[in-house]
Amino acid sequence: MLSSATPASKPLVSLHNVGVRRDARWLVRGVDFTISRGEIVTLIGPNGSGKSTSAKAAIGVLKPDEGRVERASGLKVGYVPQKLAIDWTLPLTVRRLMTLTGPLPEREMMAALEAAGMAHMLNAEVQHLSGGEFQRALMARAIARKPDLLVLDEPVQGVDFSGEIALYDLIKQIRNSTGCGILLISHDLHVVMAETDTVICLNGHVCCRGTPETVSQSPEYVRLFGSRAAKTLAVYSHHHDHTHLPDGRVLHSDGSVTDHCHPDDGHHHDHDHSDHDHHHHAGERHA
Ligand SMILES: Nc1ncnc2c1ncn2[C@@H]1O[C@H](COP(=O)(O)OP(=O)(O)OP(=O)(O)O)[C@@H](O)[C@H]1O
Repeated sequence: MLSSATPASKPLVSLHNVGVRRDARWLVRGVDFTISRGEIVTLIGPNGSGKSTSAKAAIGVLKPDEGRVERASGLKVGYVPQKLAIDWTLPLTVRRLMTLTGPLPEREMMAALEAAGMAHMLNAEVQHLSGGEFQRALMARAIARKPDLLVLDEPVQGVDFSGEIALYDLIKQIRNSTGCGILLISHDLHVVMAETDTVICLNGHVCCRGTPETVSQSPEYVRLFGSRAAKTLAVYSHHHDHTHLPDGRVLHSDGSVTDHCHPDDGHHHDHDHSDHDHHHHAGERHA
């Protein structure tokens, strides 16, 4: 944990105009965002839009080729990746999963499993866990070391709708009880955790950003999914003024086509998302 001398207002992580380039291609460019203590930031965007790349740059797993990343000194990060390199042919218990990459006092391990609702599955085989249980085990593993920043790459992947709500409840609980910052990567373009403070929509760059609308304002959503869901999930409605073509070029709303798209080129805007239509063209999923 960071010392209490760390000013609460200072971001845990800030990205300034970050670009990552591989094989002569910019995977992401012009990425700017900050995460502060107690804040939940959600990255959304189509497949391949650079969500994981931006998250990895934020936590220092990946070095940016341009721009800069500032991290609070002594920052402890808990990272739950999208994929885990586990040899599934070998038996592995939840207990062993918790200590795979380093020792952990029994008491802290049990406290983390309890917080994640997984204490009763200590001796279960990881291979036999359901999607939701597996995510909880990974989350327990991440929170056991008391991170200042928790990064969750698609935490509800492969989890059914009620499991998704339960996991978001758990994430909220973790944030409320520890005050850590949370960076979430969402698998859904339009529905985000209601507690999200800032949604960042990526498409190789930051397309737009804002707060999610509170679903309590949307009776249709409440009717559709029930009030329990509405408390946990929010619709992030937004508008893009350009489309990324399959060949990488960019079609703008005025009909012009350019090779590149960069936040400085005058085709992007920040707005409050309150009254815009959805205009997604790639990798779109609807709630
Ligand atoms: N090490 C690498 N070398 C070359 N290309 C890479 C590398 N890592 C990622 N990419 C490419 O960068 C792009 C962005 O990948 P990234 O995983 O950040 O996207 P994402 O938004 O998280 O996608 P998804 O929703 O599919 O998980 C993709 O086109 C991917 O193929």
